[in-house]
Amino acid sequence: MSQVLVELRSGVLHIVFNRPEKKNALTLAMYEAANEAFERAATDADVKAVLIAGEGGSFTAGNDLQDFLSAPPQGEEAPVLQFLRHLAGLDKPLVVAAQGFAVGVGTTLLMHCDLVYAADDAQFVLPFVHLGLCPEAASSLLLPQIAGYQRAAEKLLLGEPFDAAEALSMGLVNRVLPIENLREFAVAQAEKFSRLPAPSVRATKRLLKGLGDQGPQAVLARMRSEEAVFQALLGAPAAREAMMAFLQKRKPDFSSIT
Ligand SMILES: C/C=C/C(=O)SCCNC(=O)CCNC(=O)[C@H](O)C(C)(C)COP(=O)(O)OP(=O)(O)OC[C@H]1O[C@@H](n2cnc3c(N)ncnc32)[C@H](O)[C@@H]1OP(=O)(O)O
Repeated sequence: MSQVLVELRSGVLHIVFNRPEKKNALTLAMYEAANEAFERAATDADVKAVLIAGEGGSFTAGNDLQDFLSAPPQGEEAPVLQFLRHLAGLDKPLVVAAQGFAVGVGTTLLMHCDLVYAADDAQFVLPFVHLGLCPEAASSLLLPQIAGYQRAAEKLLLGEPFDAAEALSMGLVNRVLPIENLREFAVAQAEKFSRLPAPSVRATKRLLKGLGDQGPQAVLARMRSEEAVFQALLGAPAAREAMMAFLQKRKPDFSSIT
């Protein structure tokens, strides 16, 4: 079974992470599959909106940490970076249904989406500092815009989990639903776009986001600045220790890192 399920239904392209035994942690192959789906979404007139969801109890545990160690993203063509550019550049509505854990890019991707629905059990985490890393997906720009500087700083500097109610109060999600209603509600919201005039929907989103050819320039510029720092930190001792510790199921030891 594919680890990213892609299906066009009633004008909505469903992109569903399907690796529940690993909490839907995203591998290179999964980003590549999602990127193909985004290319279809951008060019296929039958796609009126995109729904992003996860199978099982979690939305996604973020980037696969084994992949970060063995195949760190390098250059603009890296699948994860292409994935982030698709999120920033698509001029059709992006709708999300997030339950359980939404870690790292599982939370930062929400900042690019238009309608974000969360289950009442959702837990959001921006653990970059704990991983020896820094923010990505232009979250260092977008989270202060969404939530205000102090709240963004608390979430990005301390990296502690926050729940659906807090995400709602921060403006990161549109609505919190009981888990059993989440997917059905999000799909119904996404399908509304099939009944609206597509040029008007796209024009409205382009205006809301300030979209150019590839995406909003300030967002793309921030992604590039973050990527340079992120890639340097990913090769440094703190990140390697944090990720090895996670995979070896032990606490990290940063005592020798100055
Ligand atoms: C550009 C993008 C950047 C980013 O996204 S940075 C963020 C990267 N992600 C993380 O740091 C999250 C790491 N995962 C966790 O912290 C925990 O997991 C959770 C809090 C999400 C869930 O905890 P629990 O419910 O105790 O589950 P479990 O036993 O830790 O995970 C179940 C299986 O899934 C694997 N797994 C979970 N997340 C990842 C990951 N991100 N990369 C690789 N594997 C992951 C585990 O190792 C384990 O596997 P096994 O059953 O074989 O022991």
